[in-house]
Amino acid sequence: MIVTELRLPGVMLIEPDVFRDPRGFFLETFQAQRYREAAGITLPFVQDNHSRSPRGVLRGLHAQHRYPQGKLVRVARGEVFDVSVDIDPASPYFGVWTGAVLSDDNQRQLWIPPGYAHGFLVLSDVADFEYKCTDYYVPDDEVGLVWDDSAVGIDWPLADPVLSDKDRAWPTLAQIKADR
Ligand SMILES: Cc1cn([C@H]2C[C@H](O)[C@@H](COP(=O)(O)OP(=O)(O)O[C@H]3O[C@@H](C)C(=O)[C@@H](O)[C@H]3O)O2)c(=O)[nH]c1=O
Repeated sequence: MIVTELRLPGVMLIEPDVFRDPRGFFLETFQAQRYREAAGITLPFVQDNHSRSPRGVLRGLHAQHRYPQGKLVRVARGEVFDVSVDIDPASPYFGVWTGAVLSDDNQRQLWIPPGYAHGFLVLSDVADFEYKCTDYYVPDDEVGLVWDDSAVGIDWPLADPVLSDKDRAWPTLAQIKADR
């Protein structure tokens, strides 16, 4: 397993060992001891999620404020561009983003520590997106950042993604800073 820290502290790109043979492939998508030692994931997971989306859907950018969730994310089918952003006005990394392409071909995962905003854009016909979370979903606690804030400048590979009404309405970085 290869683990690389991306430019946001604690955001880890994880490339698990994939065992391929004439039947297909096998990999361990989580193993507590190894992921603790290699990727620094010490918090227990309490919720697993699975979403399916067609090409061009962008989900995000989401976080929870009082109950931040660490997320171990992967793509079971298809391909996505996955992004994390620091939305803490008190952080020296406020407004910094990082991203990676995750797919069922490369079998990469991302560990996104609690606190960062997270989202992804579907690059394949369909994407099955699976992730483990270190805290429960608390809808009233949800906060977000609008996907196309020019002050953040995320290099999304698509200009006109399909968004939910909720995701169209998230604040910009400047609004987040003013509201805190
Ligand atoms: C996230 C979530 C949603 N839901 C419900 C609420 C709603 O009716 C429906 C769809 O919710 P959303 O539109 O928020 O789903 P979605 O946009 O897929 O939300 C997810 O986006 C990615 C980027 C993340 O990082 C996740 O943490 C989560 O916020 O599913 C749950 O029951 N539990 C959950 O944990």
